[in-house]
Amino acid sequence: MRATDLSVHYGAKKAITGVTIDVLEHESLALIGPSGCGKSTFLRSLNRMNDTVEGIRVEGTVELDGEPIYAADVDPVLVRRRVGMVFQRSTPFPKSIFENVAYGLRIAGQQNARVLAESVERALRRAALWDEVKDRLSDSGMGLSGGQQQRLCIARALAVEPEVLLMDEPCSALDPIATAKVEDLVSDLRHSVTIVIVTHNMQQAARVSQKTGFFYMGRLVEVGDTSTIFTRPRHRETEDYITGRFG
Ligand SMILES: Nc1ncnc2c1ncn2[C@@H]1O[C@H](COP(=O)(O)OP(=O)(O)OP(=O)(O)O)[C@@H](O)[C@H]1O
Repeated sequence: MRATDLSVHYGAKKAITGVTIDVLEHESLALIGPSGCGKSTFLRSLNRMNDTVEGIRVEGTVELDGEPIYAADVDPVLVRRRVGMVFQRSTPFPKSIFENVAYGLRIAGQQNARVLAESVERALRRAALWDEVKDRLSDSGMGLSGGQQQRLCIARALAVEPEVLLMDEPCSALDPIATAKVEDLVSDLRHSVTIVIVTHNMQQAARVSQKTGFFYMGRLVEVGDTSTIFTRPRHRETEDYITGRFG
């Protein structure tokens, strides 16, 4: 994906300004920065999740495989199928584990029981949850632990085979063991799906990403190889942030 000179306003308030960044296939990009600097706004601009916010204005372009996703003739529902999203709090539906994962496929019109069963198994395997739930697929998704629920939401996002997966602080409500499982998962998944992950946790960014972008006051200050950003940042603000001087 590529964002070029992207700015987002909420009414009169400018949340991000002139963000230009490339997200490369098979790489995880971590977005870090202090609270309110625009990370989530930028993330939600990558799959038009912001469209429903009243008074929002998006300027600049976002391309997916070279196609502008904000073009007038583009259906945002199809964009969201290609660019999936996982949120801070896991949000399983009050349905069975199976139906939670099958949901997006059914919405897309898939009715074939065998195809659904294969797709659900594949998504649960990719989300490293299959072995824990394979014997209780018809139980409610709400009965899983917090970490399992988050992996269920990841499976649900993966079931429609998105090209990109956006993750907005996916571990912030999880304990350290559940967090480690999701981090391992992100590290594995990037080989098959491009990942953009917002995190407050710099160790997490260092563990799961190949590239890191630092946002500050609505601007992308710098983006580069994760190891470089954390050891030799080019900008003073980045250095101050990663060394804990603010944020
Ligand atoms: N729906 C909205 N309406 C109005 N202003 C908003 C809305 N969402 C975010 N903002 C504002 O836009 C700015 C950027 O917010 P955003 O949530 O993108 O930052 P963030 O870096 O993700 O913060 P955090 O790490 O705390 O989640 C903030 O000043 C915020 O108050």
